[in-house]
Amino acid sequence: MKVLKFGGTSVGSVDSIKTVISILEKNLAEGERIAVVFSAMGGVTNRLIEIGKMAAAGNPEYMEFLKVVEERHFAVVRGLIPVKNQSSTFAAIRGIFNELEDILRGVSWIKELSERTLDLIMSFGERLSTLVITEILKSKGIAAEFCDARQIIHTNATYGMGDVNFEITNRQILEYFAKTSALQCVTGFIASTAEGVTTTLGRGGSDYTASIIAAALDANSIEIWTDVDGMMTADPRKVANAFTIPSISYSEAMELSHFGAKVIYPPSLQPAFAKNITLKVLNTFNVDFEGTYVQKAANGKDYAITGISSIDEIALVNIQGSGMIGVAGISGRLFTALSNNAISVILISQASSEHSICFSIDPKNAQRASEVLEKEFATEISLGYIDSIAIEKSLSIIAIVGEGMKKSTGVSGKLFSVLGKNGINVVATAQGSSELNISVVIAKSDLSKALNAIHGVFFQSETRSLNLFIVGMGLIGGTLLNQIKNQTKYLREEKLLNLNIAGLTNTKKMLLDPDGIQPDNWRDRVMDEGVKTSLPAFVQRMIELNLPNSVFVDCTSDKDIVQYYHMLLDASISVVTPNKVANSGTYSEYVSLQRTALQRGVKFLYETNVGAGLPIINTIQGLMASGDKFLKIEAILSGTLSYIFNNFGPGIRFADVVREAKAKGFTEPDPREDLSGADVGRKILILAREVGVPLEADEITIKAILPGNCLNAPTVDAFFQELEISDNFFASMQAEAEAKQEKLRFIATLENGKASIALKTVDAQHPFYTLSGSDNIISFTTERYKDRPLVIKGPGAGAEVTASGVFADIMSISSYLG
Ligand SMILES: NC(=O)C1=CN([C@@H]2O[C@H](COP(=O)(O)OP(=O)(O)OC[C@H]3O[C@@H](n4cnc5c(N)ncnc54)[C@H](O)[C@@H]3O)[C@@H](O)[C@H]2O)C=CC1
Ligand SMILES: N[C@@H](CC=O)C(=O)O
Ligand code: NA
Repeated sequence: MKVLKFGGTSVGSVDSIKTVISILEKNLAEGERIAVVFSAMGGVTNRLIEIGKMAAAGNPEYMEFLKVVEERHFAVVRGLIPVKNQSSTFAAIRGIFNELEDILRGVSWIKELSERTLDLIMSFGERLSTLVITEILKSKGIAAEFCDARQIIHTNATYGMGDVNFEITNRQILEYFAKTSALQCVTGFIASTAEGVTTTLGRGGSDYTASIIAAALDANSIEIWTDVDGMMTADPRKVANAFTIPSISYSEAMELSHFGAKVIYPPSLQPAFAKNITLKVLNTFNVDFEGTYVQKAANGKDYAITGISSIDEIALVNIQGSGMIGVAGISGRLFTALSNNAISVILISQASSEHSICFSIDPKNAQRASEVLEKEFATEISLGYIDSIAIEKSLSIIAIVGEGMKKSTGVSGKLFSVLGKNGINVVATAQGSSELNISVVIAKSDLSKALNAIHGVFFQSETRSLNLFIVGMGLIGGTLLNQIKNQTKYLREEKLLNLNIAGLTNTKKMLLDPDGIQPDNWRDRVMDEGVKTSLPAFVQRMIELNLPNSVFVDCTSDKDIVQYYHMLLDASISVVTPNKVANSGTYSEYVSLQRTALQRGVKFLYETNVGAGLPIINTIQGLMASGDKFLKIEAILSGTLSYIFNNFGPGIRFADVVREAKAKGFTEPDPREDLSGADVGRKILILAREVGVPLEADEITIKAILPGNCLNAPTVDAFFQELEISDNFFASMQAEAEAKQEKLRFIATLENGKASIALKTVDAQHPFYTLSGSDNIISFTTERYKDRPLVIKGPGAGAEVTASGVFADIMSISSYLG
């Protein structure tokens, strides 16, 4: 025996009922005996309640609403029953509506709508839908019979949520089904008292009907046909990556539903669970999808948890005081007082210090809870044993649920770590000793971010997202976007990572889109849909969006942007940048950025500040962490100058080589930054700080190579003109070096706590002699690399190598976030 139940949307339209009929036909063809339970057509129950209230309020318009309900049923008959058989069904429907109209007329006369009458009015929904579908089945030659559940399911007289008398009900069901072999079409949700007064079964009512019948008849299985693909790992409206849970245990389903998962309401399935009847949740609108199996023990699991659920809005009550320590009976009195006032408690947490107890409740009960407790503990409060009762609102609960937690360690570690890395504060937490559920209370404003971050970390075979907010779409930003575009497929398939470009801006336009700006048409989208750039607004909006795993990527050389780094890191947003301005500002600013990132558990990464993509900063940080001491750094840190001195020579104009360097993407947006030594100055300053020397910019000695006329030119174009004028100056420098068979090298040195930069000539014996292109070379002499220094060499400027260094920093954040 199998019991099928179809929910409101499944019987809500001609098309969906057609599918229902074909599902039933398929089951009948398979030969197993079935019974079927129907809900009212979608929306009808609520409409009937409304109509009842209108009638009670003396509003005659209820009749028009009633006509609409009637017409919906007529339309199904017209759509699905052959014309020659329609009239008897129309007459039966009309008969039922006559009865309902009489009742409503009574309600409008006496202007009163009792719970009892409301149950009677609501019962018409299931009676009508079931009648209509029974007639459709009969018209197709199927031996179907209408079964009014009021004949078989008996409850007490608690209207709105009758308490089932299982002894009588089970007996009646057995007797009823023994008498007939026809397909029974049973009205869901409704029942009656022993005296025949109509009652209803409360929340999940039609599931309950199916469960009661299946349990009484010892059915093998129940199929709950609804309008979603089964139970999901999280609410798909909040977590886009949520997916259907193939198999879930009764207890897990129960826990998830307690925390708001609404697909099924497990308490109503208790009778079936008690008899170990397997339940399947299936989708009428996606018939071939396998849905979710709910059974005593879930089948093998791929993940440590089964699902995530949440309650959007709760209030947290905290009662604390020194007088609670070691005093027995406080919690007994507390929870008795709440229970006597019908205030249901969702989560409880007490620290072992016994100094405080906190629990969460529905916010609509908050005021009452406070009054009840102040009364209960009036004496203790007046004596100062208990402080007054504190209530915090605008909070949410998230519960991670799964039997798998019992066997695997580190589940709570993972949960709290992902919340921490996303800067989400945990206000309270509780874990049942059944190890089935860990619940955390967080700010409501963090709910969506937390759900997505937790889902990403626990269901890792699903693609995770990193949300990138990129400022600067110039040479480096543009190249980075291009690299992201080319790697999208690889990262999705091989790394299960989605780099979602959630924000993009240049000096003109900005665009934020949490759903992502596709890297193949980013420039057009920003220019077409973007609004005028305002960096404060960009940062503000980004913080407001509060997306999980957010990363701010500064691809500008802007000096003012740095002021936002603190704000961002403080909001637990990691920062990646090739922009050297922040790290080469004041030493205290440098330290304070490092500290904020550390405190917030987020990353501030800037490998490309020195030597572009060459692994310089990471190497230093590794050596420092492992306790090495730096004795000396000697380096060529300018790709631009390297390129110039490697390509400048007799017959070549200096200005042309600089132009070439710019065109090849080696120079700073303003090449004077390179030629003046300022760029190298910043780099050696950053290296000094990284190796623990607290230098300020003005402590670095830079021997300028640019004549003043070039340096002071008002624009970059004017600067190039001045360079042409000064051509001889550079040519003679070069000639002098050539004459000695030496090469010009702009070398930065850090030794004994002092940094200097100067243009030197080096002979063929010097390790820096053989450089080509835009090569940088960095030689570290440390206690461990004393006799032969550690040398890193390679192209230290250029769009591709810089963008890929920025990309690598982004990837390292993705691994850190897990
Ligand atoms: N070229 C190279 O080899 C390397 C460059 N870098 C650094 O990369 C950074 C970027 O350099 P490029 O891409 O060459 O510069 P660029 O001038 O080509 O691009 C800068 C971009 O930032 C935008 N921008 C500037 N200020 C902005 C603001 N306040 N708000 C919004 N957008 C703003 C501009 O509109 C432009 O799209 C610089 O800090 C540079 O020092 C670092 C290592 C190597
Ligand atoms: N302009 C710089 C680029 C890297 O920071 C250089 O030339 O090295
Ligand atoms: Na680097």
